[in-house]
Amino acid sequence: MSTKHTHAFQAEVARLLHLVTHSLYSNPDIFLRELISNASDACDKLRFEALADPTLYEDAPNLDIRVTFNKAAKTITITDNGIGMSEAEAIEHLGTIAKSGTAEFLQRLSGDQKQDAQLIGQFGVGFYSGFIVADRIVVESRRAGLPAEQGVRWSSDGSGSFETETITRAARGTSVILHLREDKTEYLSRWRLKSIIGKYSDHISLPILMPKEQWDKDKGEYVLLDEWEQVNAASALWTRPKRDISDEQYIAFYKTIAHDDEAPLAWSHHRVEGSTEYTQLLYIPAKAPFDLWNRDKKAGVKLYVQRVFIMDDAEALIPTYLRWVKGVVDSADLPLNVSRELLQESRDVKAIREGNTRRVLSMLEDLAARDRLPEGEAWDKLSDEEKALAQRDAGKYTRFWAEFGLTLKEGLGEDMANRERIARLLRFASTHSDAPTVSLADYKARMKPGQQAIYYLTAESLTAARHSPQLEVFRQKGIEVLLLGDRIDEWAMSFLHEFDGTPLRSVAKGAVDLGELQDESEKKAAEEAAESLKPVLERLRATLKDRAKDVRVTSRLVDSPACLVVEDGEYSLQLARLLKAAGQKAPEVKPILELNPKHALVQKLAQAGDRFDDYALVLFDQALLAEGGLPEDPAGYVRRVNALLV
Ligand SMILES: Nc1ncnc2c1ncn2[C@@H]1O[C@H](COP(=O)(O)OP(=O)(O)OP(=O)(O)O)[C@@H](O)[C@H]1O
Repeated sequence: MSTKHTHAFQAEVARLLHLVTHSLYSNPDIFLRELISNASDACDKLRFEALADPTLYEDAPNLDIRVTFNKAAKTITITDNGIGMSEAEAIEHLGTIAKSGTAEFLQRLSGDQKQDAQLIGQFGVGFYSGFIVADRIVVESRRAGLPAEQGVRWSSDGSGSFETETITRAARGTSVILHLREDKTEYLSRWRLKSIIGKYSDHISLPILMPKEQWDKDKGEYVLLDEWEQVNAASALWTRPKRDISDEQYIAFYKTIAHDDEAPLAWSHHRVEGSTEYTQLLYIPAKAPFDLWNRDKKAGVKLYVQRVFIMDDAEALIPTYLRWVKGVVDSADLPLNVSRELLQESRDVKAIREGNTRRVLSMLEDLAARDRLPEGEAWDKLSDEEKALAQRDAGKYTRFWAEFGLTLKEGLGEDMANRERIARLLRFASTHSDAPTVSLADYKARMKPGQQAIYYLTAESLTAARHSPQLEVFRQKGIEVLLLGDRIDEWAMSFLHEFDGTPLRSVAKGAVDLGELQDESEKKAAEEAAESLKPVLERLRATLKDRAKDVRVTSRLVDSPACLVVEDGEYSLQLARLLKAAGQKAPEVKPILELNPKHALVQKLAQAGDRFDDYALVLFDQALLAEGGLPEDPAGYVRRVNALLV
């Protein structure tokens, strides 16, 4: 007799199970999708390992998944003849969660059932979803290649612990036996299970079998026969011709591979021909995953070679900035029996990665083009079919941008080859638009006559950007300025020097040169002001020599007395602060103090007498505050302001 061992679940698993069993799930049907998907993965793994060692097939080379149930015992069993698990593997895989970001995910749960149900739907609890319908799960398994005596039985009621014991199991692979909760016995129905499989797992490339059923006159009920019937289409969805696949099927496939309850925004299914040939089915999700910011996670694009799953290595198949893309690529040309490491390096895989990138960008371009519904004549000219398409896709790009826009900005720095295309896809808030809907092309189209640059401003937040004194003269002249308030913006924009032949210029860097937008009299007035303020500037430079690199007059200010800028090509003060806060070595940036010669406070400086230094320091600290920084000596600042107020 073998002995039973009791093991505690990893704390995260215990917490997840608590959530699962307390019916956070809005859609209990998905347990079957998850367990069938695991069974299918297990068969994929066997196929892959068998490439190197065909004896692993033992005497059962035909892989399938069987789903059956027992009304009397109130059980549902999902069996596969895939790779199976050893006892040690069962303990590890069914007792812990390997997913990165689990802890972070758990932290984000709010305790509000509705919200959490949505989140957890995104997280995809895989195997543990069995506990949505079962109050006890027994798993019996034997790893391919191990002797029959080294099987394992794993069981748990989903509370804090699980048990394992060694068993003898002739068949390779895994059976998951669900002991249904009293209120979930509705699933003990062939019709019910079959329809769930049809809905969620039809595209699984392996046959899914269920026992046939027959009416038993004596018993007065249907009984299961010993004969098996295939209940899914069992051809990998992506290998079927497009015209044979309905939208519902595409969406169901997405939901399975993405563990997402929401339909995707768009997908693209193509046979790519050329030097390497492959089939590509890629999806753009509607919602960002909870771990979008984990740049190291596995990507959602899987590589198959002739329908054998090979890898889902993140960066090999899709660049990091597009890490939210889901889908499959199936190549006909790649060698099956080389290592994953070699494959990642192969020219063909690189070509696939580039092809994926181009495809995703063109999907986004399509969505962007259809984001706004055509109006008036343009609308009337459309055929009914085009109208339907326009209505279907209107607003999708705006949704996309809200969810994933920031990651596209990463692409500016990451993907030189596609920088121009990425730039076209960017959307901004601006002084002309509160919503982030302005594209660089929109901006260019409404530039003022004589305007030679696209102006933008990065700041700590959108609000800070919107209220920045640096915008004053632009506002006054009605020149649009793009407003950027995300952490990544300054870094990202440093890669974008021009768009469509027009240079981009930060309004917080360098001297303002409004070029032809400023008339001669303004320029002359500025020069005269600079001349008359010369002695004041000299004194200011001396007083502020430790803080400001230079002091000069500017024409960028209208209402404010002063502002801080840095030189072209330098880190902004904001970026320097960010780096410092992140514990990174931040270069010492000394800003330039710019003065508004027309401002009363600046004019007063000349007669400040003994209080000149106080005025100077207050002016500097205020400019720093307005730009989002903090005075070096806050108490000193307050003292000086108070002294000036009385
Ligand atoms: N039928 C099975 N055969 C072999 N191994 C299995 C089977 N089901 C689960 N496992 C093992 O248990 C692990 C955990 O499964 P689980 O469904 O919780 O997560 P996952 O499959 O890794 O992630 P996800 O389901 O979110 O894709 C799997 O990675 C696999 O190693």
